[in-house]
Amino acid sequence: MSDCILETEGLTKEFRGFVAVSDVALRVRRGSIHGLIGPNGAGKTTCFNLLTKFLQPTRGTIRYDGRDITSMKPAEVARLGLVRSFQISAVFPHLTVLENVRVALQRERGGSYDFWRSETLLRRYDARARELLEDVGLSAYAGALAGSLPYGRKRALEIATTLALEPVMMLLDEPTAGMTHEDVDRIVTLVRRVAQGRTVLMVEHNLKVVEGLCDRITVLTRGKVLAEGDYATVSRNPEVVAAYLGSDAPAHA
Ligand SMILES: Nc1ncnc2c1ncn2[C@@H]1O[C@H](COP(=O)(O)OP(=O)(O)OP(=O)(O)O)[C@@H](O)[C@H]1O
Repeated sequence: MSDCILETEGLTKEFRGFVAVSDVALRVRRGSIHGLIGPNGAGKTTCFNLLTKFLQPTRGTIRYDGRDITSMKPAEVARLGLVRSFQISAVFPHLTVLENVRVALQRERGGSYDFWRSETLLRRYDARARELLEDVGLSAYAGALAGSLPYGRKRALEIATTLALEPVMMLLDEPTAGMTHEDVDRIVTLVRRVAQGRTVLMVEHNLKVVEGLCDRITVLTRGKVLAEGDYATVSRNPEVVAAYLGSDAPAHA
């Protein structure tokens, strides 16, 4: 088994001649929490969408767990355990928190969406759903309508519905975006917990979060990899400092 669970070679995405991601060679170590950072417009989201197969690359390859997944569909890579959080924007607001996780579990097991017809069947998923809610600190909210949850708790619910898919590797897109300090701390603890026994790749703007969570960081700027290493190394890199200072992103620093 290779040390690397996800690797890209020459990954490139052009939009009508504009190169948003350029020749990126990414190596994500198995079992690590890997951060993808960079100033506004650096290509993080595009890169993320390429890795999760929401975008098809113009050139280059993506290998996951020894397989070439470059031309696979998002659902196929999800079945291989490479799961993007928040891809199930199906946090159904009018269902309870528990019901949301049950639906995700049912989906994972290939069930139909006729969940309202089969209350008995769904009860089987209850135990596992409650475990997942416990994992993300939402047990007390099990009976609440998902739509009524505060924002930070909704993100925790999204992580629970992602965990229902039994990911080997989780891809998180700005898990702390738009959160209060208190919610940020809670999500950091949660990501650390759910990362145990898994690999996590996250795009994150909040550098404090990156510093606290990530074992390894790739810095993108203008679509290219500018630096790679642990936080101490990349944050001292003069080119990285210049890229951040040169951007309109002091809020990210
Ligand atoms: N569908 C698209 N069509 C054309 N240009 C695009 C498209 N998507 C992204 N871009 C361009 O590619 C570049 C990289 O964008 P991307 O959203 O990946 O950056 P980012 O690092 O995620 O930025 P931010 O931190 O602001 O979210 C930007 O210049 C953006 O305008």
